[in-house]
Amino acid sequence: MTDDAKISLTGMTIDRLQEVAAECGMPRFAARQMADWLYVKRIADVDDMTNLSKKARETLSRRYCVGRAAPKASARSVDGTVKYLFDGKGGRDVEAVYIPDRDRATLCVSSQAGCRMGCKFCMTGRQGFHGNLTAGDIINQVLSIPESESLTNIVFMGMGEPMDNLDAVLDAITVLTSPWGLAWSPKRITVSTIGKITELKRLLDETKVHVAISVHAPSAPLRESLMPVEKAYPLKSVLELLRHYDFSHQRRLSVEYIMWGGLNDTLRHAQSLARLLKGLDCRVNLIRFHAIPDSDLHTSDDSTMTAFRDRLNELGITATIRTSRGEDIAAACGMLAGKSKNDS
Ligand SMILES: C[S@@+](CC[C@H](N)C(=O)[O-])C[C@H]1O[C@@H](n2cnc3c(N)ncnc32)[C@H](O)[C@@H]1O
Ligand code: SF4
Repeated sequence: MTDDAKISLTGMTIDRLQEVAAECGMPRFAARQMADWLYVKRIADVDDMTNLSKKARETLSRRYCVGRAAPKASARSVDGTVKYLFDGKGGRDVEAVYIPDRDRATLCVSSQAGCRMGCKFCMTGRQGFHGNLTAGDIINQVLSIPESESLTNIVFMGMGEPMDNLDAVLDAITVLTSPWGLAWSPKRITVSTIGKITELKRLLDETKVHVAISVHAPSAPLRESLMPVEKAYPLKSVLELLRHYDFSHQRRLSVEYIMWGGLNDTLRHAQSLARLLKGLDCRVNLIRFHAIPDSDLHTSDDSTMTAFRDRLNELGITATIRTSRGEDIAAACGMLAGKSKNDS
């Protein structure tokens, strides 16, 4: 069996590794040993798991492989941001973006090849849905970039809607935060979502990661014209759910708000947004729109964004303008398109 036909061990939780150990006739503690080789020592081949017997390694490698894959291409921005291209699903590649910033080094990971949410302003949405990444595909993005060991934060803000592939995202978070895995604090991880409600509730109940909600418009009709998902998952219901959780201590809630000239950037919009968020412990990130081809939308100018931010702050809502990174290599939020294997 070639490695391509084998099942990848990377991305497996300890429960799954225990099943594999049992299937291969290994003792239960071998699961911990495998996790250590995969996530701490970060080996590339089953044969490198030298504290497993030779026979166990042979049995294991009949059906399983480590499943790590280096990025197939990269592009570096003038601002130090690096975009990495990985094999995705359905013949589409996916991208992960490394963003160094003073004492932080953030990796923005993808959870799907493409996206089926169809937001009008997003390059990933425009390409449609091509497949879900596995937990292994997500963890591979973290482990296989050259800067892996220096990462301080992970944001699920790359391609795809994490709540539309929740099982894989939850497994990836388990691997990232468990003592047998990468042992990261959940405070170093942020998941961004448009807010599919049932899945969002599960994320909130089953993890302690930070959450970012893509709001982008203070009224339902305007949001629906930009994000078709508003019809199925109205922002009002999403915010209602969020009000049941505590974001005043360890866990943070951010509101993402892209600013478009003449569309959602007046002081009246700022007031409506403040009203909508009243009583919710959150901070608002104001994001410049990163232009995509053949779109009439354009970003707000700097003075409008500053005035909008100041009004929100006056109204008691903490707001900041997010610095755009990697725009020159199409690596900024919403610009990720991957590439079809047929593209040149
Ligand atoms: C690409 S999405 C991935 C995570 C999730 N699907 C979501 O929408 O929250 C990450 C963030 O980028 C934003 N975004 C999408 N297209 C953008 C664009 N053209 N310019 C700026 N931000 C954009 C999204 O609204 C979201 O807040
Ligand atoms: S903004 Fe997020 S949910 Fe909307 S199409 Fe892009 S990736 Fe999907």
